[in-house]
Parts: sequence; C-alpha cells; structure tokens
Amino acid sequence: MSHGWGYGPGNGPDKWVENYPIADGPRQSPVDIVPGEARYDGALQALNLKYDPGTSKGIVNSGHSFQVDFVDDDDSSSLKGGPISGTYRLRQFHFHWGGADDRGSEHTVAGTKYAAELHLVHWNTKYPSFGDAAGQSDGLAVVGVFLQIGSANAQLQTVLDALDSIKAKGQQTTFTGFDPSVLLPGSLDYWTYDGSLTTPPLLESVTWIVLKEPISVSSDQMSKFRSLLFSAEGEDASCMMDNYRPPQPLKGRQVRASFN
Ligand SMILES: NS(=O)(=O)c1ccc(S(=O)(=O)c2ccccc2)s1
Ligand SMILES: [Zn+2]
Repeated sequence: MSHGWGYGPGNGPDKWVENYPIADGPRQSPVDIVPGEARYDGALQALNLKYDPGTSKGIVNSGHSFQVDFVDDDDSSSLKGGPISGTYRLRQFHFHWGGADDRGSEHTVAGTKYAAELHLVHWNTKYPSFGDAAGQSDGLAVVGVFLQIGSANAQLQTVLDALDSIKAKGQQTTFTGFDPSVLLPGSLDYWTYDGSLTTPPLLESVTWIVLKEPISVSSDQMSKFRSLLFSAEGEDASCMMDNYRPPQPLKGRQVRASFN
C-alpha cells in the first residue's frame, strides 16, 4: 500500500520534507503567534465574510480530517476585505485536533495550544479555478478559528452529529443548509501573515487570517472528533486525532494585527 503522508511516527510532519521539500520553505505554516511581536496595521480592513447556507454541499472523511464542501460556482459564499484584495470564494472548511484537550491547534498563541482549530478555505477568483489558485502566492485565504475547552457549542454540534455517517476514510454524506458563520466568534479581530497549506502539498499560497477570539467546545464534543478514523472500512481501525502540524519557523516574516 502507498505509504502516504499522515500524522503517525512513520509518515508524520517530520517526514513530509522527504516527498515535499517545500516543507523547509520560507513561508511555511502554521506558526507561533506572539501577540507582543505582532505589529498593529491600521490599514488592515475589517473582514467581510458572506456565507450562503444554500452553498453547503456535503461532508467527507478525507482520511486526514473531515471537511464540509461548498458549491463555489459563484460568489454566494465569499470573503472580502481583511488583508486581501478582491474576492475569495469559500471552498471547504475542516478541523485539526488533538488526542487530548491540551493540544490540537496548528497555530499557537505565545506557545499556547488550543484543543482544535477550524480552517475556512477560500480561493482567489482572479484565477479560473481552485486548483489554479492553489498554486499562486495570493491564491488562497484561510480563516483560522481556535476552539477552546469550555461550554458545549450548539452550533458545532450540528456538524458533529453528521460524523457518525463518515466514520471511516472515504465516507461522505450530504450536508446542506449549513451556514458556517455560526462557527465564528463575536469578534473578527485577526492576525495575518503569508504562509502555506499545513498539510502536503504544503503550497506557499495561503494568506492566513487567524481570529484572536476562540469559540467554545466541550470536552465531550472533542471526544466526538476523536471517534473518527484515519483508516478506511476493513483496515485496522486508527482513531483520528493529533492531525495537526506543529509551528514552523517564521524566517523573517511579520505577523500583523488588525487590532490594537
Ligand atoms: N490546513 S490547510 O487549511 O492549510 C489546508 C490543507 C489542504 C487544503 S485543501 O484540501 O484545500 C488543498 C488546497 C490546495 C491543494 C490541495 C489541497 S486546505
Ligand atoms: Zn487545515
């Protein structure tokens, strides 16, 4: 069987450079965000997120995470403003999480790990397709939202309720009528920097927009994430957890803050 990339001892983040040399590139993600070193930039615009629940399509276990895919044939669900110019369409959202509540996020804040991290993936409509955009330095914009252990999150629960149908790698089901803005915190204050995909192919095409305010998730809800499998039906069961890449070197990059 192909020894594809993953998060285990034999194929995890420290091994990715063997097949994806860009793993040691100049603008890799995630990074540790140090608030005291992030520079406030008054020129940064407010985020303008517009999501149409009619564009949510399905939910799938990718074998690395689970993702909710969106119809991206028009600008119905899109991101404008913030650090980007033009319009970026929502393609999918997914999560990264830990094997315990003390870890799981990809970005960290002054070394603090959150229990999980939501990524809303958008692509620049100046390019003809998602695939084209993915290879361009300004092709993608990912909004990152931290999940902090606390009270149960009712909005998140609607997503978690679908996980029983996609337990194993490759399983998918319809998931319509979902508005991802219900997963956003009250404040849209953010940090931003130029980075990459945090999984292979690790393309350096992402403008990262990491929200300062986390959303809540309960410990029981985190157990639901961990009930998914990395493995396909019929393979030895391997629980999906610790599917996060650790912070990478900044290599001279500046993280900017939209807030003082
Ligand atoms: N964790 S992350 O948000 O950085 C991320 C990793 C992979 C993707 S992708 O599946 O959209 C994708 C995008 C381009 C090429 C291949 C996959 S998004
Ligand atoms: Zn991600």
